[in-house]
This record gives sequence, structure tokens and C-alpha cells, in this order.
Amino acid sequence: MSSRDLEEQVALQGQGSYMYKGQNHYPLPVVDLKGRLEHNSDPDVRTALVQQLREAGKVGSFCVVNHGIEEKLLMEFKQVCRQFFALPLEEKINCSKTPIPGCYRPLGYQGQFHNRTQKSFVIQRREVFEIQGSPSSYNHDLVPWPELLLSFRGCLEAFAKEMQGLTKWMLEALAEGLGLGKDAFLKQIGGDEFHQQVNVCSYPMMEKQPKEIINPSTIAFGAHSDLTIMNLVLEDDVGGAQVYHDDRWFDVKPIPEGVTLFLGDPMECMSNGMYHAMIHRVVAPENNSRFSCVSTVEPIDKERTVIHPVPELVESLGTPAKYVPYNFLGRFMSIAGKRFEPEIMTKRFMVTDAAVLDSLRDFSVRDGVFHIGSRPLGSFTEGF
Ligand SMILES: O=C(O)CCC(=O)C(=O)O
Ligand SMILES: [Fe+2]
Repeated sequence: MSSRDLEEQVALQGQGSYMYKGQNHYPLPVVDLKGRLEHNSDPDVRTALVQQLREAGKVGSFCVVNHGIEEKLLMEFKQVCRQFFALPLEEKINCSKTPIPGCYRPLGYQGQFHNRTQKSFVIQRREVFEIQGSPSSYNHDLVPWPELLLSFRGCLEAFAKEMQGLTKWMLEALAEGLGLGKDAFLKQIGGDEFHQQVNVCSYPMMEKQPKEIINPSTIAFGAHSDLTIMNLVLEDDVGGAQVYHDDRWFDVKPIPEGVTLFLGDPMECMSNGMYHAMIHRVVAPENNSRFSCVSTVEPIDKERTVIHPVPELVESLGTPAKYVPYNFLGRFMSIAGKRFEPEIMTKRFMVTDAAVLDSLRDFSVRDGVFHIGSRPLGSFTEGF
């Protein structure tokens, strides 16, 4: 990278050099889900949990503890992932991302990278190993699993399955929290099943950065709100995630036994702004490499999924819908490559056009083109 490129990249991706110091923590809500499994059939316990989750959802990011995923599995999972990233680079490269029939994205290993997009550099200062947890109709045998670490596959698959259960429960509870039927969000993203991508990540500490990408910025994964429905993050005790609030960045205190949720833009839109998609990023850890695992939720039929405020909610709130319905894939395609830009700080999908408000419920996808009323807004391949 030339020094001009570096300057440009630093300007675009963050406010200068910033390393995770573990100070200045943001008070993210912590919700204890103990009653979720133990008192499954007790309506009072559920109501209390659902209310806590509603309040947490208003913040947009929160941690859940006693989530029901066994500690033994979590420990084995973290350990095997650490072992994977410690493998010789050649072995990891042998597992490089591969397109797999029936999968949305290539699966496998990807090292750190930086790409120039139309307007900015996208830096991903993390190594990942990606699998697809669901729908599981594809053949897991085709994932380029590491030959030197045979326990990796079983452990990842077991963890992905557990996260799937927690995710579904959470989507239902968050809908109930707004006085809606359990399936209000699930219905919009395609029913009982969803697409789950599981990204196991390792963020190398500063000293270990490969020489060619050392630069004055310490941003490891740039500022963004999630385009996915929501992300569930498991991490170790190193820290590095930050959330943006009142024009400032705050550190997120790691809770290694917990799972941290980031509600994505679609949740903000579906909940008509009752829930919030918090802007967050990851900065490079100072003294240790950081492990995290991000389990994402996306609709199965991305081309045909229109995200919109839940009509029953808009009705019950008695306030107008605040968000324009949008095609999930269209927005994903139009933003994904350039979302680490400063403009992400301004929300771009809130309703500003009164005429759009009037026709909010009247949307459709016809021949791949998204319409509000009779007004075509563009196809999912063009974005809009
Ligand atoms: O690794 C993390 O803690 C979070 C990464 C993240 O924000 C994402 O993958 O969307
Ligand atoms: Fe994120």
C-alpha cells in the first residue's frame, strides 16, 4: 500500500489509531436465560424473559448468559478453533474457501485481506473459517476441512446446531416482546428454517500483523451495522469489539461464557425502530490474538424476501411505518462491498418520502423487480 492509500484507508475506516484497552466499557444489557430451558412451560417465566429481551433489543446489542449451550461444548469448540488457527499456513491454505453446490457463499478458510472497492479499502484483519449451518441440505463433506485436525468438523457442526436452536428461540422471544405472534419475524424471513452462516474468526494481535499490511490504523473489522437479521457472537476474554453510541466508540467487555447479540438492520426495520441495529466494529487486540465466532441469520430465499415493518406492529403502535420496505438481497448487494464507509454512520433506509409511506403495505416483487405500489424500485441485481 502506498502512503496515500494508507491515509485514505485510515480516513475511511475509523477515527485514527485505536487499540483495544479494555477501558471505557459500554454497559450492554446482560440477560440471564436460565429459565428458558428449566421452566420452559411456565408462562410467567417466559413473560419475564421476553420483557427483558425487549428492553435489551431496544439497545440493539446485548449479552445472554445461561443460554443452554453446554460449557463443555463451548470449551472444546474454542480450543479446537484455536488449534485450527495455529496450524501451519500451508495447511490452512489447503482449506481455502471453495464454492459448494447448494451453499450461498464459498466455505472454508480465508486469511486477512484488503481490497479496493469503488470508493474505499475494505480491510479484514482477521482470519476466518466459514461453514453453513443451515439449511443443511448441502453436503458437508465438500467443505475443505483440515486434514491435520480431524475433530474440527464435528465440533463446528455440533456448535452450529446449538446456535441454531438458540437463534430460533431468540427470534420468537423478540417478536413476543413486541406483543406479536412468535413467528412474526420468522415468517418474514421464510418460515421455520433460515440460512445460518458460522464464521470462526481469529484477530491477530498487532505485533503479529504480516508486514505488508501494517499501517497506522488498528481497525480490524470496520464500522458497520449488520445487514443480516442478527448475529450471535461467542468470544474469548481478549476483547476488541466496540459499539458506537452518541458519537463515541465504547469497548465491549467480553463475557466468554455468554453469547453477544447484534440485531441487524432488518430487525430494526421489521420492528419499526423499536429494536435498534447498533453500529459496531472490531479493533486490533493489543496483547493477544482474539477468537470470536459469529453465527449469522439470513433469509433462505434472499431474492424474494422483502423486509418491511410488521404490519400488525405498525397498526398497534398507531404511528406510521418509519422504514421503507426493501429487498434483502438488493440491499445486501448494493451495500456489502462498501459498507465500511463513514456514511454508514447515517441510517440510509429510514422513510423520508411521505409518498412512500402511503403505499408502504403495497409492495411486491414482480419478475425480480421490487415494486412499491406500481412504482418499480429496481431489481435485486442492480440494488436500489
Ligand atoms: O468478531 C466479532 O466480534 C464481531 C464481528 C462482526 O461484527 C461481524 O462479523 O459482523
Ligand atoms: Fe457485525
